[in-house]
Amino acid sequence: MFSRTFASNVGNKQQNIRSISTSMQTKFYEGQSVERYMDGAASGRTEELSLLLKGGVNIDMKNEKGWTALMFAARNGQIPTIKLLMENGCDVNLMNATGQTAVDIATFWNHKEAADLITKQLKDSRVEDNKQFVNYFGHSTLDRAAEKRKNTKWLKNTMENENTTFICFHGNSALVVPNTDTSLPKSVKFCLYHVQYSNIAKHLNTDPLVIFLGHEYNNEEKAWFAVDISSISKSVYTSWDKDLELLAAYPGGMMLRKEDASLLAQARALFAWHERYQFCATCGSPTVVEECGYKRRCQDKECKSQKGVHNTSYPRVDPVVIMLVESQDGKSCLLGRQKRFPHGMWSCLAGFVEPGETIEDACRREVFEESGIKVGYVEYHSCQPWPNPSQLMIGCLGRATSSKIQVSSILQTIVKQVDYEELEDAQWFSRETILQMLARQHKEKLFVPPEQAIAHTLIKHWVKMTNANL
Ligand SMILES: NC(=O)c1ccc[n+]([C@@H]2O[C@H](COP(=O)([O-])OP(=O)(O)OC[C@H]3O[C@@H](n4cnc5c(N)ncnc54)[C@H](O)[C@@H]3O)[C@@H](O)[C@H]2O)c1
Ligand SMILES: [Mg+2]
Ligand SMILES: [Mg+2]
Ligand SMILES: [Mg+2]
Ligand SMILES: [Zn+2]
Repeated sequence: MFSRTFASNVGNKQQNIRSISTSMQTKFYEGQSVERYMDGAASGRTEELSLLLKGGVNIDMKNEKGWTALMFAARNGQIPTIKLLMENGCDVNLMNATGQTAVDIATFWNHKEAADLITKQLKDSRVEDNKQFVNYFGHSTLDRAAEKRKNTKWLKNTMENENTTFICFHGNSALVVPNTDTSLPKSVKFCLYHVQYSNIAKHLNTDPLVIFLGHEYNNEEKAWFAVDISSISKSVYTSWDKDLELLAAYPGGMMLRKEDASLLAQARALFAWHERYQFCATCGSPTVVEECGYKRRCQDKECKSQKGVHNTSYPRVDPVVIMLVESQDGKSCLLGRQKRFPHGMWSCLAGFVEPGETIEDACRREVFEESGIKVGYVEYHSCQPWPNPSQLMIGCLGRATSSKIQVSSILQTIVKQVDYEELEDAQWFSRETILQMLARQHKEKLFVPPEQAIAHTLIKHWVKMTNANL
């Protein structure tokens, strides 16, 4: 039903096949030339390969065993050749006749650097190929390197390393400096303050909460940590830099560069978890931090949580569905207003996923609870870590099968008792009205959430999907 959506979201896989048009280039298909191309890759003759690629060779051509040039380069750990092929857009996902990818081959032959390099591209290309939308707070550039979290020696050395960067948190807020880089979008008002541990250690508690965020891909030397500085007063941190200030993770986190925002989302969720889960959920004993911020272990050795793996010991992520619901005729979409929203703002309906519930059913239930509208087909669009404190917003598109809105239909009786309403209103909006709201040109000053919110992404996607001129 939503084939239009898929076409602009996940269905547009680029084929990346280069055609060879001239007769000279056509000759290249002859057996000898295939061999020369493959051999060039295996031997790392980058200049020759570069010329062949400029001549229009099919970069992903396979030999009779299904091997590509990238696979040959991976087989021999030819780093410059691998880089060249990837820069020229080779397909890193291909498999040979026995089902191995270039990463499998590099790993098998112990070429770790080559395997890491291709893996990184693989991740990027999945995003690129699928044209998958990455929302604000989701632009992490770090390898979380979970295996390092238990390696106390590596952690200690790395924390002290001068290439390592710390970001600082004080309760719910991050330490920031005003942005002075005018090349960044206007919405970027602040930058996370970056500091080395040695510069702040003397001001910290004896054992501050430190969280390992990860290191840069293929570079263990460039590691990132977050540290709790709540024991430090304003007069101390402003002595490091007079422009330093505390920025509340939400909504302040919307005023950062996208890379900073993803670091903030990761660190904020973890700090909030540590603050709220100081005691064991199973027996009530105090807990201690392990795995550089990624685990809390109960101090009672007899506690059930010590036996086996228990999710009470690990950080929380709360799944929330958020959906753009399209009317039966496809001409309007359903938005709602919560009381706490700024005047004039309308957004997608959203709600926490409940235990034992599918994403699709959660969308249908929440929309029905909040608006009385029934939803049939649901599909996934994109997601967003939401640091308020640790939701994962699962963005979906849904098609309504009814049209009569009844706000908080199911909750209405309860609502009266507890004086709480999920939504103060829900309405259908035409595409034209949505366009005016997106452009902030609506005559009654109605508008939708800012582009940092996944609600904005979904609304804009619906407008594009319905061929409006955006
Ligand atoms: N990024 C965005 O564009 C965007 C848009 C809308 C909502 N959100 C976020 O989504 C979240 C959920 O949306 P909602 O408030 O409409 O949900 P909802 O409709 O499920 O209603 C919230 C109520 O659900 C209950 N609840 C169930 N599980 C909960 C849990 N794990 N934590 C807290 N409360 C829980 C509480 O009673 C709460 O008051 C909100 O926290 C909001 O910040 C983000
Ligand atoms: Mg709800
Ligand atoms: Mg809701
Ligand atoms: Mg709910
Ligand atoms: Zn316990």
